[in-house]
Amino acid sequence: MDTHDLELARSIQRREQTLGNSQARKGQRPARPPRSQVVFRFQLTLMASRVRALSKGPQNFTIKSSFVPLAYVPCVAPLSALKKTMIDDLLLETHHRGTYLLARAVTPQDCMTAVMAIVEDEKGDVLMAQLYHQDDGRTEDILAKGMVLIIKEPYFKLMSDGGYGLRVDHLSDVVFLAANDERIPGSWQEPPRQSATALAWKEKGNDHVKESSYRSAIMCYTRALGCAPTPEEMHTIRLNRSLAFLKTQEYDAALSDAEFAANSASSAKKPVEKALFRKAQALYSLERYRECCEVLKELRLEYPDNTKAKSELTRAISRLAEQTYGKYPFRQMYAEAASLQPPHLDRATYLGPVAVQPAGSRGRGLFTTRAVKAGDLLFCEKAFAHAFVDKEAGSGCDITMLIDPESGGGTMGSQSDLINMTVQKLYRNPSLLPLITDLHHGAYQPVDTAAVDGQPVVDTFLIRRIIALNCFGCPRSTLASHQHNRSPSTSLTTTTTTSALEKEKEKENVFYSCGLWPTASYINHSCASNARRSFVGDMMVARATRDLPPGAELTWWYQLPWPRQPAQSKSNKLHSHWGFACACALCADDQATSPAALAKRESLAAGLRRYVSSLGARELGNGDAVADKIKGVVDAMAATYGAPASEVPRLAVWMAVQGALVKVLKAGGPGMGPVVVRPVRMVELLLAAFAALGFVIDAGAALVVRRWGLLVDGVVDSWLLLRDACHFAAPELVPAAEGYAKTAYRMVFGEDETFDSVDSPR
Ligand SMILES: C[S@@+](CC[C@H](N)C(=O)[O-])C[C@H]1O[C@@H](n2cnc3c(N)ncnc32)[C@H](O)[C@@H]1O
Repeated sequence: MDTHDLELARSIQRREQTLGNSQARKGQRPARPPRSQVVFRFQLTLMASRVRALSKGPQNFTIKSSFVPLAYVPCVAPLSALKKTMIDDLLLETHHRGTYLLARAVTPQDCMTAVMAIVEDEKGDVLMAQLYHQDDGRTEDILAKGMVLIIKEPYFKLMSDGGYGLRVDHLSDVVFLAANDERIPGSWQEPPRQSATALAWKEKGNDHVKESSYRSAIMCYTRALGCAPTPEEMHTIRLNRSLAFLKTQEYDAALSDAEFAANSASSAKKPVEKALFRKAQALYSLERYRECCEVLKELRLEYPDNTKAKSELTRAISRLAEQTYGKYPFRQMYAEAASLQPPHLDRATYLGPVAVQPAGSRGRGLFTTRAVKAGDLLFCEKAFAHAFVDKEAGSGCDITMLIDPESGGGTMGSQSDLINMTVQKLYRNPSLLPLITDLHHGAYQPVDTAAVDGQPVVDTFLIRRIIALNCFGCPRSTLASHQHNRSPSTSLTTTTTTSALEKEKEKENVFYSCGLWPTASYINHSCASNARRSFVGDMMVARATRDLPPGAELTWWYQLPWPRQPAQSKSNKLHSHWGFACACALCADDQATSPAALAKRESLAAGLRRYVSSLGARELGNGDAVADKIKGVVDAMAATYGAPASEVPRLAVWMAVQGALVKVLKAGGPGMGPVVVRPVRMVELLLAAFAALGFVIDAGAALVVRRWGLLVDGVVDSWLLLRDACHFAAPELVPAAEGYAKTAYRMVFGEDETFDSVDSPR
């Protein structure tokens, strides 16, 4: 812990104490400081945060921390059913159900983990309002000075700095009012517009578009539509509003406006060109590529000179092909992932032979719909949301920390950003809600209202829970992270086999990047997994790691199966975080194995490690003795298992043999020329290592994998080593070994286009 950490920890502790007292004050009506003092203090804080932002160099970062309140549900009552309340009536630590507060911002906004401003009510009383999960990446302010808003069922609470304020966690609990909205009291109204006609509002909307103030533009266009426009005006207003909706990424609404404009074009005597183009853009963004292609084809037919439509059609056809056939240009995707910031690829999701089905006590699971072969593509999914932190750039970025006193934990970094992104995307595109809200959310009880007052209801606490249980940590690309992890002076083989499993751990550090992939979220955990995931940017590639029949449940690792952790242990993350005890063959076998057998296994492995470390030049000169020793340990360790390795993979044996082979190879020199262990013995040991993982391999006149075993990273290198040993020991087996190396590579990295660039261990 450095000084920075200590300061942070102390500040968290102080705030925790403040909040700890909050429940004792529930229901109190606090004495509020005078308005001038509240406003002045806020302005000082605002100035301080602006100075901080200006002085921030590339080498430092800001930790934005915030306490998550106890989960509460969003308001599901229509505004018409709520009664107006005033700041003076608010009670501490209370959700004022059945009421709303009309307020106006009297300061500019400050953006930390929330968008904050001081707001007043009609009596002039003031309070701080904190709006969480708003999109602060917009070009325009969310809560600019003078803006009027309605806060539904206001939650008045003690803030961690000891002050009081209104906290809004659900986007649908706040309604921003357009200027001249009739709900704005007369004293707050702007001077009446000279001509509050549809045309005037439309023009004001157009002005906002020119300034890239799309949210304001949408408000104006919506006002225009309420001013009895002519059919022609209506067409234009909705066409223009569809553009603004595209810019704010509200694609459902953009599509609806563009469709209206397209359908009304002929009666409004207007060309349909722009409407069709915007409709296609909305469909593309909603990943509805087939419909997008249809619209663009229609557009091309009527307007053959529209070159933009031509290029957009080419792009949409490429997405449709990816979506339909699951063929991807992986090399190109690596280049895109390396250069794009964030690495969000313009690629489509392919869902292969998989379907969600009931999985007994595991809830739902993902199952194969037909037989698949080891290495086959199951799906290649684009993230619904992806929060990327550039691990290499490392500094200069802000880190959000959400502390959850309820669970004693919290979320840090990109996972907090992922919550915001997901909430935002769903709020803007309610057609996507079921895709996410159907995901596993443990015991959390969501509201069953999907929309109120024409706005979607997105329960932030539900999304938080869904992300906690379903998000995946990810590198910029699995291949790049693998290459980054290995030392440039050594071959792929020597580094990855040393600690293949440990290296994998580093790749999915949720502190950095993470994402939500809805289909992948249905895959349950098993230590004896039969599928693997890899990443290229925000695309997740899932492949089968063994031959599977139709109707097989797909499983992969939520946590690495090594080192073994007792399935029933409360400290096992599967238990503490996901709420289950793994009942796979490995876990069942662990439980069935006596402590004496486990101790024997460990002492044999430790003995082998000591032996290999102590090898000197003289011993290395007698490769057969070394091979005999390794083989002897394998056999002795095997005797501690009750079930065959094809039923219960023997990870301890695999780790021991791989570790020993790597050390011996290193001792033998960089290549296999001065090989310590004769190739024929090498083949024997590698086959024993494969067998420990549960592989069933025929190695006689031909090399045939009858059954694939547990697919850990090091398997790729073992196949490459086997291939190279076969060069000397059994050249006729080389092509088959190379083929299996390539299949294993495809499982680990998601593709085999780059297989040829792998360093040979020879
Ligand atoms: C990411 S979700 C997986 C899909 C989930 N089964 C569903 O019905 O949506 C994770 C949750 O699935 C369940 N789960 C996953 N693997 C399991 C296993 N091996 N045994 C029991 N439950 C499991 C746990 O409830 C876990 O919190």
